[in-house]
Amino acid sequence: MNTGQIRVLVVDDDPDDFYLVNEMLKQSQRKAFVVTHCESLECAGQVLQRSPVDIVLLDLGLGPLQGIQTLESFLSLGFCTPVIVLTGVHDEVLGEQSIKLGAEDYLPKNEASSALLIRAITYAIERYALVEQLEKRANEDALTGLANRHALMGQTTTLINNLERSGSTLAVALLDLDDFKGVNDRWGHNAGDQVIVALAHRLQSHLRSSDLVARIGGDEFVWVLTNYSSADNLVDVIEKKLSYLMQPLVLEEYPDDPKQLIKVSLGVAEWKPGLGLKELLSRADKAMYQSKKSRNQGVVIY
Ligand SMILES: Nc1nc2c(ncn2[C@@H]2O[C@H](COP(=O)(O)OP(=O)(O)OP(=O)(O)O)[C@@H](O)[C@H]2O)c(=O)[nH]1
Repeated sequence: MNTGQIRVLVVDDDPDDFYLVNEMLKQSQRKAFVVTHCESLECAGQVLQRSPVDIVLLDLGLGPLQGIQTLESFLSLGFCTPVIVLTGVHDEVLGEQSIKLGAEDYLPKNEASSALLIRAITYAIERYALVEQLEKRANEDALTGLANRHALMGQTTTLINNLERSGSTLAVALLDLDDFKGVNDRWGHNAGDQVIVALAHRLQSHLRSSDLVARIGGDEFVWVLTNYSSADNLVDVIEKKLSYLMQPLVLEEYPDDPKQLIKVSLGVAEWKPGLGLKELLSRADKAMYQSKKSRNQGVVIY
């Protein structure tokens, strides 16, 4: 949140109500509110596209849009902004529905005072930021910042569901570091961490926007490749990446002495209609173990 100014978008088709809200917010001693007004969701979408705000105050009666449908329509615009429903209708059921859908608060207009509104806005913004932070942590691997297993499952399942319609291509590559225990033992745990972070960065660089990379275990990573043209093209892309991944690494402790510390075994499974992520991962795992057994750091396709 911008601590100096709080940017508020009021979406309300009654200009008098907007005037009242604006007057209430002007009474704040501590915060400066910059208030913008829209009379429709269309206008709100355009304003939010141009410049984000810290909070939206949404009336539930906007012309033909009435009740919970108004909130649903606003949320379906997909903007990451906290919303307080500020409405003329005092209805407990509607209030609960609004919170369940994702609104931060539900305030009947006739109960709103300057102090209450300012407090509701301030707390809603803080709460929203906190939940965003927790969500990020729940989906992120702390050491590398990559998606974790939980995030991988969710995002890849969405990709696979879309594939059933688009008929595009997808493959799952499972990578496991070779002799990583030896790296820790010989060079120390800090060096091991640097290896993992470097591998994560290398995996992420030059990635297609629809591809995904995740760390799913200590030394295990998954790369979801999408939209490749053929199986040959898939192997080409992976082999190129593999030689980049295994380039020597400069450890903090040995700035002038790059070391060959990244060796990986890699197994791949291609998506076919009807296959889910669990099955793909299990196939990629089998291929990866074959790659590990052969010890030639090559790509094995299931
Ligand atoms: N430095 C560091 N080490 C980790 C981390 N997570 C797991 N490890 C270590 O990674 C090692 C993985 O050991 P193994 O599963 O035997 O794997 P490996 O030594 O690569 O053996 P192979 O896979 O058979 O080649 C263990 O020693 C773990 O302690 C981490 O975040 N940082």
